[in-house]
Amino acid sequence: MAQLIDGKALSAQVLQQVAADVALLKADYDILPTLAVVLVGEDPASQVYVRNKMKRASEVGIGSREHLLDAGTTQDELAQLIATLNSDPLVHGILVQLPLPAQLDEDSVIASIHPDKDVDGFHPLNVGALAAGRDTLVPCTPQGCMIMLNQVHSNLSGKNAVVVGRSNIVGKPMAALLLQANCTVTIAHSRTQNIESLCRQADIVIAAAGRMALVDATWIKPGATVIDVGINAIEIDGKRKLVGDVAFEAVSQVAGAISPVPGGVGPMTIACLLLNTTRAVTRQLACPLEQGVGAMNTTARSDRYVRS
Ligand SMILES: Nc1nc2c(c(=O)[nH]1)N[C@@H](CN(C=O)c1ccc(C(=O)N[C@@H](CCC(=O)O)C(=O)O)cc1)CN2
Repeated sequence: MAQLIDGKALSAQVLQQVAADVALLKADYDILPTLAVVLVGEDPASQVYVRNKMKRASEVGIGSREHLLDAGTTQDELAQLIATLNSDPLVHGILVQLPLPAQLDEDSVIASIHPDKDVDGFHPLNVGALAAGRDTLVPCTPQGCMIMLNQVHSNLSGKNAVVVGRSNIVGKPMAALLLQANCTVTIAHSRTQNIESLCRQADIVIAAAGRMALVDATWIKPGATVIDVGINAIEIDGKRKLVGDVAFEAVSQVAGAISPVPGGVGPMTIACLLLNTTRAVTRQLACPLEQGVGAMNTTARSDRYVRS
């Protein structure tokens, strides 16, 4: 039976570190790190994620501002709000919850956020910096996955990693982070041939395809580490249930370590968002925290949460 990588417990450790960084920023610089969260429309899942982000922010002492916009909001209206938040010195992080309603162009919305306030790490400048191996704001889900991997592996160097999925939010930045940690990285996707045999050779499989229970036990090398990024909502007996991209029961008989859904990558994503918010403060004010997030590169930051 595989070791369970408990994202809930691990995210609590990360949040503790964030709370300490927030306290330090207050004591040394009299700064209240503040996150602006923008939600357009009434997608129920997005409402849950935004609510959870605000709740966790308040628990660690991060200030938050919620901007709930009508589903019919225009590109110009959203651009105006983002311009206001960009120039507000009391706002350090800006997050626009995705997906956006169809009339809005996601790429230009993301590009309009100031790169130093881009706590999602989606701005093209931050994407480029990550690809070049520079210190930058890193997308929250892959960052959380790296922290989880560092719990299991004291050294990722030379590991064979397969990322299933090539989204801008998870697959591509995940591959960049694994490469930064000296893994040998393959990105597999819907057009990849022999995907099962590719995965069977992997020491690490990151399942981020958005297809329920896609990865089953026959895909996994005995002892491999499996991180499940999938969030697929299904209904069983009239009740909503979340399942991942991995057939959890079967794969946990073969894998060495596995993350569950729920309680795996999801809570880590939110914890890393708040980690990025304190990091955004240090970028904007050039006040590196002693031993804090500001002084560390992306790999080093996820290395802080090592095996206990
Ligand atoms: N601007 C962004 N939009 C989206 C992102 C993102 O990182 N930035 N990621 C996803 C959704 N997401 C964060 O926004 C997210 C998804 C799931 C969870 C989570 O904690 N899930 C829980 C279960 C919650 C439930 O019951 O529904 C878990 O897995 O345990 C957090 C964040 C798309 N949009």
